[in-house]
Amino acid sequence: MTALLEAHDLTRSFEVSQGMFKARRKLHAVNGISLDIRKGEVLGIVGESGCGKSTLARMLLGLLPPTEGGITLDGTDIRSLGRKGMARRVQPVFQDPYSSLNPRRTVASIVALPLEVHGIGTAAERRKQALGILDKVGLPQRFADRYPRELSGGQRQRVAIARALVMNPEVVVCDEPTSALDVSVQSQILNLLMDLRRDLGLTYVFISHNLAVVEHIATRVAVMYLGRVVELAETEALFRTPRHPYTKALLASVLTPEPGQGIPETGLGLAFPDPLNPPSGCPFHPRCPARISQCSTTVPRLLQFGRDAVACHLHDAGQSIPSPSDDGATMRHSLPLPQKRKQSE
Ligand SMILES: Nc1ncnc2c1ncn2[C@@H]1O[C@H](COP(=O)(O)OP(=O)(O)OP(=O)(O)O)[C@@H](O)[C@H]1O
Repeated sequence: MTALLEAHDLTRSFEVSQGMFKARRKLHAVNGISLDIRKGEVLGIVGESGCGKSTLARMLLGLLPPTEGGITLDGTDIRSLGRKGMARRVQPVFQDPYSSLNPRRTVASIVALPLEVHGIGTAAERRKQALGILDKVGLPQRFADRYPRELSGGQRQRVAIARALVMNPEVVVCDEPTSALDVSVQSQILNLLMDLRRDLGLTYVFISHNLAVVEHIATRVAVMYLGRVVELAETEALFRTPRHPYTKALLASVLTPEPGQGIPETGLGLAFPDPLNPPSGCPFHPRCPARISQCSTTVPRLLQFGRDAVACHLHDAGQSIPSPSDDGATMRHSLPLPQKRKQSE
């Protein structure tokens, strides 16, 4: 099967100023990522805050040009599709439904707006289409003429999902789509996303801090560390037999008690490296419990195992990677997962 969305050696750097009298420095937010996402897949992207997940998402959406490398959609370079062409086929759902919905527009007109922008149909046809998709996301007709302020957080996220789907996109890039919602509502939105994927044949890129959510929804997972993918595997295999020491640390991590956040406390300390002064060699080596001498000098290659991949010298050298210690309780599944299927919130 060929890839629907493919990133080739994708890099994005930013010029960052460190103070009035200091020279601007280059920060590599995403550093040489190659990925392929097949039709119908849900590619989960996980990693600590600042590892480059959102920057990657914005590039996959065509909203941020890469500094190096490129992206193809069905084999076509997305630069040749332009913003509008991309928007028809790849749509975002962001974290915060509060700030992303225009407070002065009604629900139906928010959802119909992409059609209006693309000059599709008459006003009546656009409204009809908007009502149809609103119904699909669990917002019946009585919601159509309400304003965002009259809706709950979950209902607003349903509107944002309807707006993303009204153009019949092939790929939806979800960047922390449930993180701003109450825990009970998160499950409903995840169930909705999974139902829509099945019914509409969608492909998702699903970014989340929350490992339990990613384990539940993703078919494959990419683990990012300081702008790079350090491991890529089928979800079940990744959670059962993680290969990279960083993945192991993430999976053994304890989620923060903050409801809905699910941000992992990795047990590796807070020393996520400064992206302006990345460590030499493997970027993870200063925190790695299994490091060997070459880790501090050489960046590990991303070794492919079929469609899986891992970037670690221990694998390079054919050695097995020791498991992280089991000190402390593991609470990976401490958040309620989508099981109950309620429509209301
Ligand atoms: N416009 C920008 N200018 C300068 N630096 C940026 C910019 N956007 C992102 N960065 C930096 O790039 C790195 C990756 O940021 P990004 O937001 O992609 O990470 P993330 O994994 O999505 O984090 P979070 O989970 O906190 O949203 C960070 O060090 C961030 O400060």
